[in-house]
Amino acid sequence: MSLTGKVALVTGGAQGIGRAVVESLLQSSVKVAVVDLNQEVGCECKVQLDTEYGEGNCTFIQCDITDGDTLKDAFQTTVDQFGQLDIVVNNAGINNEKDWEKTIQVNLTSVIKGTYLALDHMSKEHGKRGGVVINVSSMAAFLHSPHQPVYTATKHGVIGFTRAIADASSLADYGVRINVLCPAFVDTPLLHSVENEANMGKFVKFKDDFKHSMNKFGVLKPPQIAEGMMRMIMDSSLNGAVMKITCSKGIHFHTYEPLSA
Ligand SMILES: NC(=O)C1=CN([C@@H]2O[C@H](COP(=O)(O)OP(=O)(O)OC[C@H]3O[C@@H](n4cnc5c(N)ncnc54)[C@H](O)[C@@H]3O)[C@@H](O)[C@H]2O)C=CC1
Ligand SMILES: CCCCCC(=O)/C=C/[C@H]1[C@H](O)CC(=O)[C@@H]1CCCCCCC(=O)O
Repeated sequence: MSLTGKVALVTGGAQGIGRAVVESLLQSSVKVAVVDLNQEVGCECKVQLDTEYGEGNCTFIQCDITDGDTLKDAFQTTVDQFGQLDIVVNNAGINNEKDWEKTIQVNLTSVIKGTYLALDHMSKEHGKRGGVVINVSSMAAFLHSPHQPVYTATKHGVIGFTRAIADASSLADYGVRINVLCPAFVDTPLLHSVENEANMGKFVKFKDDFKHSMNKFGVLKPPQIAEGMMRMIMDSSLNGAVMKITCSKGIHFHTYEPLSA
């Protein structure tokens, strides 16, 4: 897939993994809508990106992705501003075992909504030209964690949903590839949330185990995740693929038994 002239929307794009992905897309001459809850960080990010990549190549849209109408408006604003939509990265996520229902809303429900909105704007079923969606899960979906039961459940859910809708896209010829990316630990503000009772609730007592796990497995940097993301976006053979990124094995793919149904 050539990226020249394409338009992307990245949720949670103002910092961390999303920000690194936004920068990689801009480096490939993609126009990018940065969709994020955090107004202050989003505005700072926009100023820095304009300075680095030139004005008119990105926009910041303040949006709580758990509000369905606001998320729908963010997609429409992107299309109104840049004329089309080709790439959607459902990346925004939180780690909150205390408010675990919010964690489900952000990490799973909003990823589903973001995927369906992407299909509304890109599927051949709606007379559009096709495109690609990448949903962000986690290695927590494979190595379940006693510190994060609900976070872990949401990341399993993202993989199951993505693989199923990818098959639907293929069967019904939507022209949209839908893939999922599973990083191990990454050095972002989210990682520090494991220290906070406000995030972890009663599981905060396991924070030393969590740190031990980080020391054992290592911590990746956001540009390493952006590299995997760009591969998934550009490789037109990938649909329903589950990419893992770890310190020990780098970028690689999970393999499954062939479909039995
Ligand atoms: N950092 C890590 O170790 C890993 C992170 N991940 C996943 O990667 C994704 C990105 O995480 P990080 O960059 O680490 O986190 P981060 O906390 O650094 O960045 C997340 C961004 O999402 C935004 N966001 C949060 N809730 C939102 C909402 N309701 N509406 C709109 N924006 C919202 C935040 O404002 C923030 O800018 C998440 O889905 C996370 O679960 C997966 C594996 C490891
Ligand atoms: C606060 C959010 C942190 C999010 C990081 C994340 O998604 C964590 C996943 C870990 C889970 O809590 C239990 C784990 O073991 C996951 C990380 C595993 C990394 C494995 C690397 C294996 C390898 O190098 O082969």
